Amino acid sequence: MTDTMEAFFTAVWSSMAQLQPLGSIALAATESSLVTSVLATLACALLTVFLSTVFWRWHFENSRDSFSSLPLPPGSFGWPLIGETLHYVLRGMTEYTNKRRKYGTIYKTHLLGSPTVRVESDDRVAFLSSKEPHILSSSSGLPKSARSIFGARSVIVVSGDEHAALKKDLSQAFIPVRLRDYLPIVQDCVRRHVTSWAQGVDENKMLGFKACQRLVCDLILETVVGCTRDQDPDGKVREALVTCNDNLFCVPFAIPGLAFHKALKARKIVEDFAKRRLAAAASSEKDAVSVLDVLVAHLRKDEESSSGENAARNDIQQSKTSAGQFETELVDNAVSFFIAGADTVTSALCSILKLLGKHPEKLAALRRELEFQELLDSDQGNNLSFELLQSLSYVRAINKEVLRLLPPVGGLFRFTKSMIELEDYQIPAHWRVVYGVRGIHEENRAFTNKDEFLPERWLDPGFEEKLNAKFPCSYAPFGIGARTCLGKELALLQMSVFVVEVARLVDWTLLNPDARRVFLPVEKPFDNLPVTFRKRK
Ligand code: HEM
Repeated sequence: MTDTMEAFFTAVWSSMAQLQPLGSIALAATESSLVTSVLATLACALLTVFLSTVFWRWHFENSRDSFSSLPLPPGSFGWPLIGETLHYVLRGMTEYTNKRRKYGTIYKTHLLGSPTVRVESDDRVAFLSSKEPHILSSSSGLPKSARSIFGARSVIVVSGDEHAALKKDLSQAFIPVRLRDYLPIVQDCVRRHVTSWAQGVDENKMLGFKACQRLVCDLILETVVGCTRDQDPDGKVREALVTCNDNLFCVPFAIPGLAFHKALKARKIVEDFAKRRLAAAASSEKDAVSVLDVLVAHLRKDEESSSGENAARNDIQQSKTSAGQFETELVDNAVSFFIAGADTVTSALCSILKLLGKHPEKLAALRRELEFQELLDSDQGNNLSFELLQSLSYVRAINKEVLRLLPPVGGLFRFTKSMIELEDYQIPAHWRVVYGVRGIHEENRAFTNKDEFLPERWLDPGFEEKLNAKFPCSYAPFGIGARTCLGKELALLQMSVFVVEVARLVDWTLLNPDARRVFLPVEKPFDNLPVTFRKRK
C-alpha cells in the first residue's frame, strides 16, 4: 500500500516537474500579456487625456470673437472639465500671486465650470463696471450653487429694474435710524461672547475664526430675524447657516453626500426658520427691531400707498400681490442676509484679532482713543451710542485698514452678455469675469507702504475724497456700482462694536500669526487662527 502510494506521489511529482517549465512559460505569457494590456490601457488613457486637453484648450482659444482683432488675455484653461478650479483651491494664495507675476493684472483661466477672465487693476475694473448691467451681468456671474442657495427672489440673484426696486425696498432696513435700533442688540451679543472667551483664571485657548463665527451666527440671527438662543435651542439653525456658507461655491450636483446636496438641506432648515419668524413678525404689533420686522412693516406700508406710483413700480407691486410670492421674496432675502452677512463679518472680525494681535502698538493707540473717550473701563456696560461710535476715528480707521489688507470677499463675479474690448484684449460673450478685489488692493497705486497695517493713513481728512476722485475702484471691500453691499453700514457697525469690546475686555496672543491664508469662501488663516484669551487687567 505504502509502495503504491509512494509510486503514485512520485508519478505525480515527476509529471508536475515535467509540467513546471510549461507552467512558467504559460505564466510568463499571461504576465506579459497582462503587462502589455496595462501598458496599452495606460497609453490609451494618457492619449485620451492629452487629446482632450489639446481639444479643451483649442476649443476655448478658438472661442475668440472674430469681429474683434484683439487677442484673448494671456493665461491657461487648465484641465478638461475641471479647468483650474483645483489649482486655486489647493494652492490658494500662491496660485494668485504666481498668476499675477506671470501674466500681470489681467489673465484668462477656467473656474467653476466657465472660461473666466480675472481682472486685478482698478482702471480696467472701473471701465468694466461702467458696462453693467447691459453688457456685463452681475447676477448671472454667480456660480449656480450660490444662486440656488440664495434663492430665486433674492436681491443678489434678480437683475435690472427688478433688482433696483427690490434693493431700494430692502435698504430701508439699513438706514441710520434702524442701525440705532440694532446697536444695543449688537453690543449685548458681542459683549456676551467676548466676555465668555476670557472666563476663568487660566488662559483660554481657542480657534479665533470659529469663536468669531459663533458670535456672528448669534449676531445675524438676532439682528436679522430677532431670534434669541431659546428659539434655536439645539443650535440647528446656526449649524445650517455655517453649512450654507461653507458650500456656497461647489459643484452643483444635488447628489446625497455631495456638498451641494448638504447645502440645499441646510438652506431648507434656514428657510423654514425664516418662515416661522416671518409669521411671528407679520402678526406682531410691536415696534420694529429686527431687519425682518422692519421689512414687513415697510412693505406693508408700501403696498397700501402704492396705488398712485408710477407704472414700473406698480408692475413690481402687482407681482407681489400673491401672498406666496411676497413670502418667498422676504424669505429668500432673509436667507440671503444670513448668508451674505455671516462669513463676511466673521472673516472681518477674525482679521481684526489677527492684525491687532500682530501689531500691539496699534492696539495701544486704539486703547488711548478709548481712554480719551472714557470707554476703556471694561466694567462699563451698554454705553455705546451710534453718535459716539461714529466719532471714534481710530476705530473706524482700523475697520477700513483691516478691510483693505484682508478683504473678506476677494472677487466679484460677473458674466459678459456680449463681447467686450478691454484695452489690448477682448473678452468673448458668455464668459465669466472676476473683479479681483484682493489683487486690486495689493497692487493699489493710491497707497504708500501698501503691505503695512497702517490705520493712520485713513486719519488724513482729505484722503478718502482724493482716493475716490482719483482711483474710484481702487478700494472695494464692499463691491462696486449697483451691486455694492446692502449690509455695509450694519457690517461696519458690528465691526466697530467688536473693536471697542475686544480692546477693553480682553488681551490675546496669536499662536501662529503668520499662518498661510485661504480665500474660499472668505479670507481666513488656514488653521482658523489659534489664539489664547485672558481677561484684561
Ligand atoms: C464685512 C462684511 C461684509 C463684506 C466685506 C461684504 C461684501 C460684499 C460685497 C463685496 C458685495 C458685492 C458683491 C458683488 O458685487 O457681486 C456684497 C453684496 C451684498 N451684501 Fe455684503 N458684505 C458684508 C456684510 C454684509 C451684511 C452684514 C449683510 C446683510 C445683513 C450683507 C448683505 C449683502 C447683500 C444683500 C448683497 C447683495 C447686494 C446686491 O446684489 O445688490 N453683507 N457684500
